[in-house]
Amino acid sequence: MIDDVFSGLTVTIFAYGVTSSGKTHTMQGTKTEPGIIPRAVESLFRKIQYRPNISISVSYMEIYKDEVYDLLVDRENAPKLPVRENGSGQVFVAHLSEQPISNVEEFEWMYTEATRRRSVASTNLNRASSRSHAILTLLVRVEDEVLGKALTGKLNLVDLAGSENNKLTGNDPSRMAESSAINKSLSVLGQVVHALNQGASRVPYRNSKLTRILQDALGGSSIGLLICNIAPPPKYRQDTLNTLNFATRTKNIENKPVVNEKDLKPAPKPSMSRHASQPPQQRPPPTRQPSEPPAPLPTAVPTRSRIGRPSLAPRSSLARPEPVTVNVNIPPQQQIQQPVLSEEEINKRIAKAVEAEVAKRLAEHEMQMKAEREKVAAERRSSLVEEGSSGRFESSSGRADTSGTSGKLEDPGMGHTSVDEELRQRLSELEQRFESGSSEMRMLSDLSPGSRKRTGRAYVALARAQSEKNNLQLALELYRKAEAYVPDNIKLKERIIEIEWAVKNNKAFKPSPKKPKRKKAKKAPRDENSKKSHSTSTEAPAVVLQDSRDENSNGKRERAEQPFGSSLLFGSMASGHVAAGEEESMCGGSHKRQAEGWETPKRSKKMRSSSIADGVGSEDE
Ligand SMILES: Nc1ncnc2c1ncn2[C@@H]1O[C@H](COP(=O)(O)OP(=O)(O)OP(=O)(O)O)[C@@H](O)[C@H]1O
Repeated sequence: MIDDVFSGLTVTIFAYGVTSSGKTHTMQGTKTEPGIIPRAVESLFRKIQYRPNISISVSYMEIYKDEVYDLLVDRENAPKLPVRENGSGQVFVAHLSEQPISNVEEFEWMYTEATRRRSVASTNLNRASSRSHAILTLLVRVEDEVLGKALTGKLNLVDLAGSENNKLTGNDPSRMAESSAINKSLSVLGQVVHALNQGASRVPYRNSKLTRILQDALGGSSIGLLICNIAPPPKYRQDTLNTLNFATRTKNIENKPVVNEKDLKPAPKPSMSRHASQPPQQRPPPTRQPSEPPAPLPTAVPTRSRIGRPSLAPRSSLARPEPVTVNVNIPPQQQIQQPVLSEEEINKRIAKAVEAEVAKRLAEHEMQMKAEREKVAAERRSSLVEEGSSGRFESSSGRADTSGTSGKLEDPGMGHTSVDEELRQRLSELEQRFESGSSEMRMLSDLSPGSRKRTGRAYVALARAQSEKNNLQLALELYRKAEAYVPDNIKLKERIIEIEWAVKNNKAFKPSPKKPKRKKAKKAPRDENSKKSHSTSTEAPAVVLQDSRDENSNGKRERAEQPFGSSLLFGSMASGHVAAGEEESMCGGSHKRQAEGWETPKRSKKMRSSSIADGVGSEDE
């Protein structure tokens, strides 16, 4: 326990028992049989030899008739001292003097003087019965210049006054008053122990000065050792039983030791977490001196608690106290040393993490797309070979191509070499587009929702144009690109599946017919011809597309007649808006979008070119 004091902990050892059971003898002892106090002091000074960074000082008080007196000052000048509590809930005796001591002799002289001041009187049971509770405190201050820390350990050595049976003590009225105060304070001590064992919400520490001052040792932040003294004579049988019961109850009290540590340097304040995980460096070696056997203690009931030790099992008095490396009840901000980040730094870190995650997912997506594309291309090649061999498109090489870059069905008579070259070129183009698409996807996360929709719509328009030319592979790639921008569009997903199926099975794909754009009433009133063309639009989409655009004067005809798709296809994504505009010019009525499930009624009223789900499907109307 002496070692614990050097670690900055508070240790309280107190002797409890009936009067004349040997408490003072245990704590103080005699010249020939020194008690715990002189032994502890001797041990402390032995350990601090050649260590100038450690200093020891002493305070000594008594609680007499529930009043606190300083035993280091003359009794005539000794006022009653108030018991107070500081901001962190620590109880202390105000104005209690503290004397530095530099060796054992100095202590002995001072202690002998102070003990003379202690209230002692003769009773029938004890010629020199203590009429007060005496608390000697040895303060050990350890300064570590390297760590910039100062640890203040305390060793409280308490010699309690003994409980008394006034019938046996034969106390006169004066002694009776003392006895009453002693018994009352010991009774409160019993109540405190009982409350702690019951887990009571209120522990009556304040009911006596004794329990108030010993609060730290009773379920507090100190390490406690209770020595229960029992007297052998039969007349003390009941007292012995009471003392043993008290010992049993006290054993269950759990304390939470706290290191008393202060920074020597005002700022910056280093973390205490380091100390929490390792013993202080100044700690003396935990060796017990063979020449100093422990005092023969009557009954030792340790009340020492540790983190992770729910109960206090009795230990041998010879057993060395466990090293204390825990640091509890330290404010959280001191326990964890975390660099303080500014808002900006936090945002940067989050953005970086998100970026990394998006890049990872895009890379995965890219790989998946590439694999799919290669698979489709391989299947396409093999199906072409099969078709060639089955004579579907008879040629000199027996193979045909339906996916020319021009979107034009190749002549079945095209040569084998040129078909291969065409395929390779197509694949290479797709590859390049895919690669550039990957970088686009990396930027995808930076786009606003509106931009994503517009870009997706542009891709859909381009894909549509390619699918109309039966350039399905390319259309498929474009639809897939569109999907990256509007991943939640169900209709688009269906379209991709349809085209994939068509490509895989080498079937022609017929996109659902478009409806011509409905004319705005204000701009150009609808004439009979336009009504007619509108009504026939679903039956002859290709023609109606032209016708419909013809109806839209104001220069839209030129745009409508432009070869749609190819020129925009390889442009930058900025052209997506233009493409979307082209696509919008092809849009039909919103009722059709609704009927096909491409657009919600509400949105169709507001945005003619808006999508079914996210502004993409308008190409399909
Ligand atoms: N272990 C012991 N060996 C020898 N003498 C002892 C021992 N224990 C107690 N005594 C003697 O018994 C007497 C009473 O002891 P002590 O004063 O220590 O009891 P106490 O519990 O402090 O009593 P009180 O509560 O009245 O102060 C003393 O004269 C003391 O020397």
